[in-house]
Amino acid sequence: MSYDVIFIGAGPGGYVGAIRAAQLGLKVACVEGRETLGGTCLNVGCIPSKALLHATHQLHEAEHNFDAMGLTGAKPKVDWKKMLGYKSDVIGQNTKGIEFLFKKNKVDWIKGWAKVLSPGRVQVGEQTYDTKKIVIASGSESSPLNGVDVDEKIIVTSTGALELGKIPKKLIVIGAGVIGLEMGSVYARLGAEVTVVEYLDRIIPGNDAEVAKTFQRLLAKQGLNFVLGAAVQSATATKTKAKVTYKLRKDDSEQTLEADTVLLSTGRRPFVDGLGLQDLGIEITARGQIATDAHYKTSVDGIYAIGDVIEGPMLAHKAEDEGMAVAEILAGQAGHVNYGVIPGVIYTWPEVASVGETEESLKEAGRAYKVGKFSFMGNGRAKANFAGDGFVKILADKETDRIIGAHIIGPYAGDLIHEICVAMEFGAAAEDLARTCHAHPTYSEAVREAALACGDGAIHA
Ligand SMILES: Cc1cc2nc3c(=O)[nH]c(=O)nc-3n(C[C@H](O)[C@H](O)[C@H](O)COP(=O)(O)OP(=O)(O)OC[C@H]3O[C@@H](n4cnc5c(N)ncnc54)[C@H](O)[C@@H]3O)c2cc1C
Ligand SMILES: NC(=O)c1ccc[n+]([C@@H]2O[C@H](COP(=O)([O-])OP(=O)(O)OC[C@H]3O[C@@H](n4cnc5c(N)ncnc54)[C@H](O)[C@@H]3O)[C@@H](O)[C@H]2O)c1
Repeated sequence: MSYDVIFIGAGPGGYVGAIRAAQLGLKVACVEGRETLGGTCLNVGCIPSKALLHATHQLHEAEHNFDAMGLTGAKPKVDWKKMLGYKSDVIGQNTKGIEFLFKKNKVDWIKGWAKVLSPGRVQVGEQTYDTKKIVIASGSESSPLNGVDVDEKIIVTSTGALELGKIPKKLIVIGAGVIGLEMGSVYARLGAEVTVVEYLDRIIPGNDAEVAKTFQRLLAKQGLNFVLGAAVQSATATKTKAKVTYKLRKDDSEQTLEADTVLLSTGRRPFVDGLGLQDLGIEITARGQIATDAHYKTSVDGIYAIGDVIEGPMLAHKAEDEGMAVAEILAGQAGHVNYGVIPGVIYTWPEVASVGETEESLKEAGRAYKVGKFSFMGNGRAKANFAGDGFVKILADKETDRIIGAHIIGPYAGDLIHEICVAMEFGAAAEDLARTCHAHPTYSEAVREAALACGDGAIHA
């Protein structure tokens, strides 16, 4: 069998690239070793974590806000098995959806683990396939941490945390990044005592510092405990319990914590096992990523790479955009990703969303900027919905008023960020956003008010 292009990996990078390449008239196959399509994101990442976040947010609403609205009655009970069943059902619907899309677009799914024999030849099991081009989209895996023995039962990565046998009484989360805070929120809402141990003196590094501070305060109010400036030395498990040892960086003192479950969430690393990249001489960066040029070409002609396995943020939509771009490039078009406008979202409550520059990055670059900020407390819809915590912050160039970054902590921040992304993509000024009529009463009005605050001032502040 011979193809124009074979994608290796059917995550958001590979499956989206395969569909786009087929739409552009290429003969396409996608190799996937898992039993189901969709990669990390659909099987053990974005989708299952959002299902658990959704279910437990509903529980939080019922426990904390229903009574105030006159909705009284027995508190909902958690049927953990059923909640996991709902999560599995959501995964199934999504992965089956990709199977349907492959059939619809005539993408062949080659089941099994691929090895690249040479540019133009891919081996899967006993079978060898010829192809003009190869795109590696093999994704990432949880990074190990020295001294932490993951067994996926008591000491778990995100994969085990999405599938725990029972809700832990005590959970220790190592790393206050995206996975740690999303999964930490899930279990805190389910009643676990959650302690997050973070190496740095702040949470969600890389995000706007003011947002991070507000976020930590709000999570603490929801019951999450934070130990910052703490380097984890080890995590060990007995049959039913785990012990975490860490050193406080300020005085080097050694401390220990005990829990029923420990979540290791200190980052992910590219996954390239079994692909045979070393034999091919494909260049790998110091961080273990496949090195590519601006057109996703590796150091070996005819072999390309996209998604988590190359540099850049490890996000599903970044992988998808690269999938579309590489397909367009292979079809002779000018595929392109604007890395300056890739939003990042944390799906807790409130949500945290960001795009573009931060105040910290602008200060470091010595670029003059304006800040327009608006609190959700001044937004009527947010107040009605118990969602007044948080704010929208828009950063605009001091001279030109062009929007160069935005940071939102608040209700549906992950959806609100996109009008700012579109504005940035079109090179808009804060005034353009401020002069755009926004429906009342919506959360989006807070975005407009922040844009107004970049000029003559917000109305409801
Ligand atoms: C718990 C969790 C939650 C997340 N939530 C979000 C979120 O809300 N939003 C977001 O944007 N991102 C999220 N992410 C990150 C997101 O999942 C990744 O950025 C995204 O999946 C990367 O896509 P990819 O196609 O590069 O790789 P992957 O999704 O990792 O897919 C790679 C696929 O390649 C297959 N593969 C590897 N090697 C071979 C081989 N040799 N042969 C055949 N198949 C192979 C693997 O089995 C895998 O299915 C989350 C991640 C985790 C772990
Ligand atoms: N909503 C989303 O978009 C989403 C959700 C989940 C995962 N993801 C992606 O998955 C990737 C991995 O997520 P993650 O949360 O594992 O990583 P992360 O990089 O987001 O956070 C890791 C955290 O662990 C800390 N850390 C590192 N070593 C430590 C140590 N020894 N002791 C204590 N703390 C330590 C880091 O300082 C950092 O705060 C991210 O790149 C993210 O983009 C995205």
